Amino acid sequence: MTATDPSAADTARLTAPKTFQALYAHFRPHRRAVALAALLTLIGAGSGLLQPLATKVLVDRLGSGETISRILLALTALVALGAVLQALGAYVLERTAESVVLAARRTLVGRLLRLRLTEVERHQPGDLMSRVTSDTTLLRAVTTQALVNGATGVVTLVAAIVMMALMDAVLLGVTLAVGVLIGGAVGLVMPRIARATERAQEAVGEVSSVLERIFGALRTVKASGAEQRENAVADAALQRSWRHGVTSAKWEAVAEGSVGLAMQLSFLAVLGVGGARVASGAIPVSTLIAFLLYLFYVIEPVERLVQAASAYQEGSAAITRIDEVERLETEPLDQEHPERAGASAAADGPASVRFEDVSFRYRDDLPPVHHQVDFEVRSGGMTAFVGPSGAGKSTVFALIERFYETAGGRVLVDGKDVRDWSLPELRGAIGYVEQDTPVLAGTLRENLVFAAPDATDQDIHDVLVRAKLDTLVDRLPQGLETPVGHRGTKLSGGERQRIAIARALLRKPRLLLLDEATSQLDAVNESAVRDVITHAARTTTVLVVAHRLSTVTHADRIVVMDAGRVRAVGTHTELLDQDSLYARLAATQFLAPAP
Ligand SMILES: Nc1ncnc2c1ncn2[C@@H]1O[C@H](COP(=O)(O)OP(=O)(O)OP(=O)(O)O)[C@@H](O)[C@H]1O
Repeated sequence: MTATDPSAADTARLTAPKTFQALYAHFRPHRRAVALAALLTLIGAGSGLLQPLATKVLVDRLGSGETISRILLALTALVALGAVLQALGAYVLERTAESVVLAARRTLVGRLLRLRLTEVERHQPGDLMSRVTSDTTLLRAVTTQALVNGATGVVTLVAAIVMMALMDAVLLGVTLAVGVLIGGAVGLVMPRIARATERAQEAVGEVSSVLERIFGALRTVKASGAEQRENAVADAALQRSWRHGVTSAKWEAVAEGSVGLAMQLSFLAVLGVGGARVASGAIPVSTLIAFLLYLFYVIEPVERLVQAASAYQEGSAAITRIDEVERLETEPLDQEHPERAGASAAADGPASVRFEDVSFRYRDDLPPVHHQVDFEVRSGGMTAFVGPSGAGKSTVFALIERFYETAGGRVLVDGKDVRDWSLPELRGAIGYVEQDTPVLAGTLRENLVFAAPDATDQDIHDVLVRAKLDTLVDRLPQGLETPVGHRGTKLSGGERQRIAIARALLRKPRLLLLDEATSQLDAVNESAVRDVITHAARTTTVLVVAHRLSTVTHADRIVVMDAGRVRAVGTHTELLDQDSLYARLAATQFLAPAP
């Protein structure tokens, strides 16, 4: 598997309008909830404004000796109402923020599960995971709090500017000039926040990749004494994340500090120009005082606007990384090809397979793995694929499952191009045992029924007996309900292999693909599994990739592959006579005299 640095890999930064559109797409479904939250917050704050008024009435009544219990009650109710509304607003906003993150994560998880293998192999799975878990959290602020801050900030600011304009247009001009000057500087700083945040998130992705690599091969890491070195790699990424986080904090501080500076400068400028205008009699001193009060009133909304802009920058960094995942190529859904859905549901019995001049390469920058591969497997019986390592045998299976697209030629199952099958139908007809026979974390039962969730206890029992796993189940403390550990680490290699075979058989496949299915079994178990396969071959088409010819000498036909080409097809006896490579392989495995 190759993996490249995802940050460098494929996508350029989004343009500003695209960033906005992408962020808006996440916000759009929640716009009503955000509006409600903003309204509740505003009413809550507005009720606060009534309190001084109510207090004034209270004091007046006190003075005139009237009873105050009712007004006191009303004042308490007002205070309580204001607090409740503001709390409600905050709750709705936070809840919406969680919903935005939930929706983004759901979409991403759905996409990750449907990614084409080529895309997964071009990225680090750990980094892809961190986009789901970490980057999405940055959407919280920008789609909710920042929007409310931004909207309320703009409204208050506009109102204050209107009031200032009514006071004195010249002083407003002075204020705006200072504001535009400092605002321009803040505008220059903003993209730096986005860049620093993006780099910090990339570094977090690297940490996930390192952890994923370590836990994917923990025994090898420990046996190689590589803990310290891996720790150092993770540590370097962690520090990078810290550094970029600090850089982002620095620019945010500069932006927020600039607001204070702008206010002070505006204050001085207004004081200077205003003082001169008062002296010349252009405006009365009361106008200057009122103007200065508005200037202070404006500080808070401007601060909120700057915070909103910073959150927007952080969100745009996250959206760039999220959008990268959203643009990776996924496998087609049946809804996209309604004509395919159910097209092959009626088919039954063993499937046939045909490769017609198939050419294939894993990536454009890699050499071809298949050159005009051509063979036919009629339905039923057992067909073995043999040949030197790297000949392209496992790739045959990958193309039958349509994990990858061919560059030329056609792969036909039941006479139909795999591209014309619906993917669930195609894969539903196939039982597949991978080369390294993965067992997933969970119980033994969960592993067995993974490919056939509807299997009955009787089905499970039958398949366990056939795969010689019944004694293992009896031995395990909780039987079928025993957890097998991460990647099945609590099982032996042979047990894992037989579980994988049992899982594939439980699917009652029309086509069974076994990649090196017997490589980890001892002689007794190997012959038992051979019996299972022979038994299966009576009702199913069985394709086996084998290194040890002993396991496939009895196959109905053997396809000999070399360097991405089919060299010969025949039975063991025919090939011993007709194919020098096969004869050599048989000789090295003591199955025939040296040619
Ligand atoms: N996912 C992949 N990405 C890129 N190259 C790959 C990938 N999988 C296999 N290859 C390359 O394709 C070639 C054929 O691989 P394949 O696994 O089909 O060989 P094989 O005949 O099954 O070998 P073996 O007997 O060792 O399992 C090899 O050179 C291998 O390096």
